[in-house]
Amino acid sequence: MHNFFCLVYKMAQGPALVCRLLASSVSVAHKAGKIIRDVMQKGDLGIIDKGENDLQTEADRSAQRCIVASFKNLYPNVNIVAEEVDKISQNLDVPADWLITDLDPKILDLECPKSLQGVTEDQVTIWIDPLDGTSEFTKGLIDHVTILIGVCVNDEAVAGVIYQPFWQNRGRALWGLVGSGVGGFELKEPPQTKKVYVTTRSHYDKAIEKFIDGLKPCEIIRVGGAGNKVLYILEGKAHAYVYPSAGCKRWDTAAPEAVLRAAGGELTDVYGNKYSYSKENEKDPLNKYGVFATAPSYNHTEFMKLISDIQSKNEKND
Ligand SMILES: Nc1ncnc2c1ncn2[C@@H]1O[C@H](COP(=O)(O)O)[C@@H](OP(=O)(O)O)[C@H]1O
Ligand SMILES: [Mg+2]
Ligand SMILES: [Mg+2]
Ligand SMILES: [Mg+2]
Repeated sequence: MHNFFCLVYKMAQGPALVCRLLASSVSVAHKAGKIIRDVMQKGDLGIIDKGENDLQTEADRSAQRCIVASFKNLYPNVNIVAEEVDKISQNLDVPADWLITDLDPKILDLECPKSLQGVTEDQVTIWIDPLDGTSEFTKGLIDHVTILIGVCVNDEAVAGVIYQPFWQNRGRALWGLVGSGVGGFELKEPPQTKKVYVTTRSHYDKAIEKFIDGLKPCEIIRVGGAGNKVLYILEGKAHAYVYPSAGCKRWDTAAPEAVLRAAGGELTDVYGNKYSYSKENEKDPLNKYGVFATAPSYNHTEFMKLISDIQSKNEKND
């Protein structure tokens, strides 16, 4: 009887906030993906270098405006942190059809894990990377590009969407909800016969090369984007994502971490510690101690021990 009243109460309340946020993320990502494809098709990318090897394009700016305006409209009390901080990207006066109010029905149907059912807007921070893999985007390597929307509760990344705008020319959303599962793609295990590591394409240097060589992989794949590299793990093309350098920010890892963790994998810094995704990190969003992510079947603790041994060896030799 008690369960019956719980069910009636839940139905009266509607889907939990975290599920609504994930459903919005999927719907908004579809629109932002269309905006990115349109910019590419027009061909005028409007490239700006924000620093050193840190590009931004019209697609980054417009996709962010669409995503942030849509979330602010539907969830006014949720904290939102997005990568682009210039005036144009922050202009939320967007065309009416950029304000997405749809909620993906498949996600709304999910059973929200018990621990997330009572979450309120003030506990949530959404970390947004409107276009991950900008360097590759400007070079026409469009398969590397993703849109990342990570839903975080207090410190933790609990749900996320990795959206590939150029997948089969129409785009697809890969999502995860920790404690519930993943969807939008087929989760695959990496090969058992050889170790494959995936790392940066555009921020590679001698120190990273030396570090990865120390891991003695059978194969190193260099591709753009944090979202794309986590997809390599999720689709069984790599055992781990290794980035032993500062450079990625919380918006690069929030969504990938949530999707990977929902699948049973792990993403941490070089010491095996989780990054915090609370809104306080907006002031200093840098993932200072690198990014290390592992496939569900690859023991993260053991991998981090291997990493620690390599670091000690490198320090001794320096
Ligand atoms: N040294 C660095 N300087 C600036 N950004 C860096 C960086 N290293 C990683 N990043 C950011 O982390 C993301 C993944 O990088 P990479 O492809 O090199 O692995 C990219 O996100 P954006 O494309 O959204 O800017 C990139 O800008
Ligand atoms: Mg960028
Ligand atoms: Mg990025
Ligand atoms: Mg970006």
